[in-house]
Amino acid sequence: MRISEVVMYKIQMRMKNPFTTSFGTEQDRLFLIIEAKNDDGLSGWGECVTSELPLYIEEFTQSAWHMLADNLIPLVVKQEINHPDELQEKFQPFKRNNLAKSALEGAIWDLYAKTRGESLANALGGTKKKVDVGISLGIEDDIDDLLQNIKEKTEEGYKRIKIKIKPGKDLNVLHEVRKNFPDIPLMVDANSAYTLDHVDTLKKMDKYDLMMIEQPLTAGDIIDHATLQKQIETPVCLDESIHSYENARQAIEIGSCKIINMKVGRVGGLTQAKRIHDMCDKAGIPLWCGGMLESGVGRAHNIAITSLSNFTLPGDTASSSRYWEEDIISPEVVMKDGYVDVPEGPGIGYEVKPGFLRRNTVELKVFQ
Ligand SMILES: O=C(O)CCC(=O)c1ccccc1C(=O)O
Ligand SMILES: [Mg+2]
Repeated sequence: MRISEVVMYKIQMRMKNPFTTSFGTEQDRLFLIIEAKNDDGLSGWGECVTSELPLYIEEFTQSAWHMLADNLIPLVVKQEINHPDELQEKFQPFKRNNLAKSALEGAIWDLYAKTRGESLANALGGTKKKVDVGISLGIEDDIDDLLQNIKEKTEEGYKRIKIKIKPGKDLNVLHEVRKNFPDIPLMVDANSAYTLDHVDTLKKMDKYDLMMIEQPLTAGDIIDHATLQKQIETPVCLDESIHSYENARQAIEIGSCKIINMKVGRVGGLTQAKRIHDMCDKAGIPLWCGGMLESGVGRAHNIAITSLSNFTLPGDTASSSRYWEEDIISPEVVMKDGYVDVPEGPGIGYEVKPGFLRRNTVELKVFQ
């Protein structure tokens, strides 16, 4: 297929509620949507899951805008691309910038699947017809608000609850949560808020029967996580330490984690996500798909990759309505009885709504 044109949209969308982690609070999302068109007038869509500030990862929306506009998009416009895997080689000279790479790669994967008339999930080798869904709940000032959130989301059918923790909002919170919900599948995410000096606190979490503790220590670290995993029973899951196949391989080799949170953006796209998936499958490391407060476009990509067999734990692909009054896609993503159906239509299987896209675009650039 020949890429005739790429359009980059800078989108502003306000979430229904603020979302607080150990690194900050976010309610207004400012992110990029990429549209890649072919000569037949088909469009593929990708989402760049950056935030306005580099608090979770070093990339941010404006850095990704530059990276895409100046370096990545020019490599594909007017080019013949037979398979999205070819982008690995084109992008390889540029270090990291994985969220930016993933956005453009995702648009081309969607376009590729559409040219073949098959679903993105199918094109990726996915086999599941529906995927297990959990929910990630932010830190609340008032514990009663968190308990109320857990009650609602459990009743809605989410298959596991993830709560955000940080020093001072951890054992006390877990105590209350387990007192009220002794049996729910529960996990915590620290977003790198701890060090090995906190090992006593982290050890005390063993008694709360957690599915895992996600990224307790420094972003990028695998050494200290290996030290920690030897001292605690709760499985460690890595998020901010896994940016590549090599990161994942090395983390597994030295015992830094027992589970990996796969984020398509963080590892540089669907091709890399699939490679890491296959390696983890062989190594006996289960995966789940993490969220980045995506709009429907990114969420659709997450659902597609989660259809691969080694995504055995519930992911963060919650309903559109958990985040947005109105989503950018039609139909919206709907979790029912703990599952989201994997769409069977061509590509991502959801339509981007032109009017909504236009109304929420604050800046746009066309590449021909
Ligand atoms: O999209 C979601 O619901 C997951 C939210 C979440 O946990 C998260 C959101 C933004 C940045 C990092 C993380 C994380 O998984 O650490
Ligand atoms: Mg995380």
